[in-house]
Amino acid sequence: LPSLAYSCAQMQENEAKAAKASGLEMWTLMSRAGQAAYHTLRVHLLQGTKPNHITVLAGKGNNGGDGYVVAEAALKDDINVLLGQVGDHMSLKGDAATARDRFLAAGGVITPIDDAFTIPDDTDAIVDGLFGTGLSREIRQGPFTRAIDLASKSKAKKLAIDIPSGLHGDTGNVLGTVLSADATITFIGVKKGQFTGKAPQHVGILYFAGLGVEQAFDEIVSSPAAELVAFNRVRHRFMPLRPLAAHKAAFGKVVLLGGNNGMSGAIRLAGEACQRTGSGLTRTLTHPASQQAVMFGRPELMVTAAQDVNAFSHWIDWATVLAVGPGLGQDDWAQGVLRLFLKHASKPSVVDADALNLLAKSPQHNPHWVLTPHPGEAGRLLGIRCPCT
Ligand SMILES: NC(=O)C1=CN([C@@H]2O[C@H](COP(=O)(O)OP(=O)(O)OC[C@H]3O[C@@H](n4cnc5c(N)ncnc54)[C@H](O)[C@@H]3O)[C@@H](O)[C@H]2O)[C@@H](O)CC1
Ligand SMILES: [K+]
Repeated sequence: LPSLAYSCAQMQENEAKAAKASGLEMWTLMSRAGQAAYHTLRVHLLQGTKPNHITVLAGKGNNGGDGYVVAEAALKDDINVLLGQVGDHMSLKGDAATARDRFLAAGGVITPIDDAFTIPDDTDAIVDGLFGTGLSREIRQGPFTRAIDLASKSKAKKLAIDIPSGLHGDTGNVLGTVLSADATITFIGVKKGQFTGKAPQHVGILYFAGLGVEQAFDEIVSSPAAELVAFNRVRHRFMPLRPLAAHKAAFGKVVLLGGNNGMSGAIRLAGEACQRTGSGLTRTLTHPASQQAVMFGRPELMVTAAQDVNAFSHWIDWATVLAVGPGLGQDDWAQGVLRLFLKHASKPSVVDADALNLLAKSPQHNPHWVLTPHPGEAGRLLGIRCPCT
């Protein structure tokens, strides 16, 4: 996959410019997109086995047009095709209408997606050409949801053209309903929403086809929406090679605050993670009830346990970096820990879990902090209710 990701608006605004700069007609792009989708279907999704029957679901835009190109290619390979069309196929325009006409000329038949529409049990694969980058609002109950419901119930393998229909290409949010794909083939540039939000659940294996204009596209769009970073490319920033004669004191001192009575797990795991990722020295500051659980079987972790949180002051001063919150709770002890932490708030710190919940009650901003909220904590901090809680 390429390393730059784009928004849907960037795709829509610049595809034609990239085609022009590459000396290609827009129809050529659609034709290549459909051929790439057909290739992905045959080679990757069906692993080279020839299907007897495929179902193509077509919407009203160019995503549907790509679907018609797939359908035409399949017909020419003597594969039976059920082409389900949402709405009147006569309303298709431009290249999508050309793709439809070519499919009809090759002997294809268009079946409207109405209340009587079904997907046969023995279809080998479903190709989703309902919505691509043009999805702009919630999908309402009707033929689109019927098509998506039927596809979801089918055991056939599913290939999404460009984006699984219902997934928003910018956010990865589901707009009403979504067709979960086994694989997605995306064109020209990858879209940010193929990696964020609910995308991992619905995109399946993501394939990319640049259609011969990807380079021009990257040059035209100077500020992509996101950069995809593979861990191997950046691991040296986190775990640089260490001098053979180095000493533990050269690699920083982490102090973790949390682990209230009955909540020793998170602080211990956080401590272990610090050790694994290279901290020279790691000390946890916990409630006395958690001391044994944190230390047991993890002798490299240092622990200071105290009911009176003032005992922690010295170690907070000692730290290079702090993390507060794992297993902290919200009782008097937890509030005392947070107050103490706030007195040292200029140290680089990770603020997590219950520290965020306490902070949400009297919010403050600090440029030295990295906040790591889950969606519920983020909702509390932002003063909005997260539907996930
Ligand atoms: N423009 C290009 O250069 C290329 C475009 N291609 C394909 O074209 C797609 C984009 O095509 P379009 O811009 O036509 O967009 P789509 O085919 O994604 O659909 C747009 C249509 O759906 C409607 N719509 C949006 N949300 C809706 C909702 N919730 N309920 C009902 N209708 C809704 C819009 O009003 C519009 O009529 C890409 O994802 C890609 O698959 C490819 O052919 C490659 C080349
Ligand atoms: K799609």
